[in-house]
Amino acid sequence: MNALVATNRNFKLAARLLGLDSKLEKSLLIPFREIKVECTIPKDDGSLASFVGFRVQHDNARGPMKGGIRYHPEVDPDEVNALAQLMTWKTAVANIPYGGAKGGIGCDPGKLSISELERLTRVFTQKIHDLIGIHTDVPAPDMGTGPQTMAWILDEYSKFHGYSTAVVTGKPIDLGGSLGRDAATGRGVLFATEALLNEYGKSISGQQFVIQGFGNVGSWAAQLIHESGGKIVAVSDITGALKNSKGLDIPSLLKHVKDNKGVKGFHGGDPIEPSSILVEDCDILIPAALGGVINKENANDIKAKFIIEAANHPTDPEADEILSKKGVVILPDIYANSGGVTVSYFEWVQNIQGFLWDEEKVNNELRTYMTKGFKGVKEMCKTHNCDLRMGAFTLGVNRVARATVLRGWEA
Ligand SMILES: NC(=O)C1=CN([C@@H]2O[C@H](COP(=O)(O)OP(=O)(O)OC[C@H]3O[C@@H](n4cnc5c(N)ncnc54)[C@H](O)[C@@H]3O)[C@@H](O)[C@H]2O)C=CC1
Ligand SMILES: O=C(O)CCC(=O)C(=O)O
Repeated sequence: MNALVATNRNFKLAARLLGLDSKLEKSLLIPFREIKVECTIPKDDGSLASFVGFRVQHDNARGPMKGGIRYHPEVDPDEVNALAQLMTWKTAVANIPYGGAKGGIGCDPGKLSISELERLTRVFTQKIHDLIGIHTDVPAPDMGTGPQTMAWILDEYSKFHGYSTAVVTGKPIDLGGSLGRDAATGRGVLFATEALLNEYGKSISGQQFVIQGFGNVGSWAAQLIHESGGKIVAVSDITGALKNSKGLDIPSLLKHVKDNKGVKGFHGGDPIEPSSILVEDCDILIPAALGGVINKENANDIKAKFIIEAANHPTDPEADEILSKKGVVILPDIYANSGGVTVSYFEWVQNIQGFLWDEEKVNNELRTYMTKGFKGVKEMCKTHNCDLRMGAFTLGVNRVARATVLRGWEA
C-alpha cells in the first residue's frame, strides 16, 4: 500500500477516536510546505548527473519542524510526505517541542563516491538553505545518510547564514554532535522493548529476536539487545540474510559488517533467503530497514509474538488487521523509534546552550522520555479502547491538535 495512503488512514482513524472537528482534521493533514528541487552535480568522470531532492515540512504547531534526510533510490514524494507526517506525530508522542518534516534525494548512495555525495549534499543544501534553520526546520540523518552528511549540510548552510551548529543534528561529535546520538534510535528501541515486555512479565533476556536491516538502527539495536541477554537468531541487510538458532555472535558480526560493508559472508550463521527474514521463528521481530515490508502477502506467516517497529511505517494497515487477529502485539514506529529524534532534541538543546552533556546523562534522559512515552501511549489505549498504534496516534495527534487550536490556526 502507498505509504501516504496508509499514514493518512491511521491519522483519520485517530482523528475519529478523538472526535476531531473535520476542518481541524483537514488542516492537520495538509503539509505546511512541500519542496522539490533538482540537484545537478558533476560526477568524478566529468559527466553531469541530476537527482531530485525533497523536503516536506508537515507541521510546526508545537515547534520547529524536525526530521531526517534519506538517500535511497526509492525516495518518492508520497513517501517523504508520509514520513514528514509521521515525524509530526512522533515528536508529539515523545513530547519534545518540535513539529515534523522529512527530506530525501532519489539516489543510490552506494553507487556514488564520497566526493560525489559531498557535491550532491552541498547542492541540495544550496537549494533549501533559506527554508531550514534552528527555529524553522532542523534536518538529521535517516537511511543512507549519517554524521558526515550533516557536517556537509552544516558547512554549506553556514556559508549563507554564519556558523550555526544547531541547524542540523546527528552531527559528528567534533562539530557539536551529542554523545549518544549515534546509538540513540537503537537504544530507544531497547528501552521501548523493555517497557512493552515488562507489561507481559517478560524481559529481554532469553527472548529470541530477528532483525531486518543492519545499518545505524538495526546494528545498534542488535548490540544493545545482545548486551542485555537477548538472543539474535537472524539478521538481514541489503547484502543478504543469515540465521543461527543458537544466537548470532553479535560482536563478531559487527566487526564483519564493518570490514565487509554487509552481513553477507559471515561464517557464524547459515545464509537464508532475504525475503524469508520476516517470517523466521522468533519471539520478537524488529524491522529496521524499509517501509511497507510487513504486508498482506506475508502477515499471515509471521511467527513473532511482538513486532517492534524500528523502521518507519514497516507495517501496512492491512497487515495490522491480520496480525491483530493473530494476537501479535505491535509497538508502533512513532513511539518505538522515537529515541533518535529525542536525542536529536538533546543535541539541539546542548548546541543552543553551548554546553556538552556526558553520555550517561543523555542515556538516562532518553530512558526517562521513552518510559514516559510508553505510559502516555498506554493511557490513550485505555481511554480509547484501542491498540498501541492508535494509542500512539491519538496521543500525538491530540497534542498537535491542542497546540493548533491554542494558536488559533484551526480554521
Ligand atoms: N537513523 C535514525 O536515527 C532513525 C532511523 N529510523 C528508521 O530506521 C530505518 C533504518 O534507518 P538507518 O538504520 O538509519 O539506515 P541505514 O542506512 O543506516 O541502514 C539501513 C539498513 O537497511 C538495510 N536495507 C536496505 N534495504 C534493505 C532490504 N531491501 N532488505 C533488508 N535490508 C535492507 C541496509 O543494508 C542497511 O543495513 C529507516 O526506516 C529509518 O527511517 C527511524 C528513526 C530514526
Ligand atoms: O533525529 C531526527 O531529527 C529525526 C530522525 C528521523 O528521521 C526519524 O525519527 O525518523
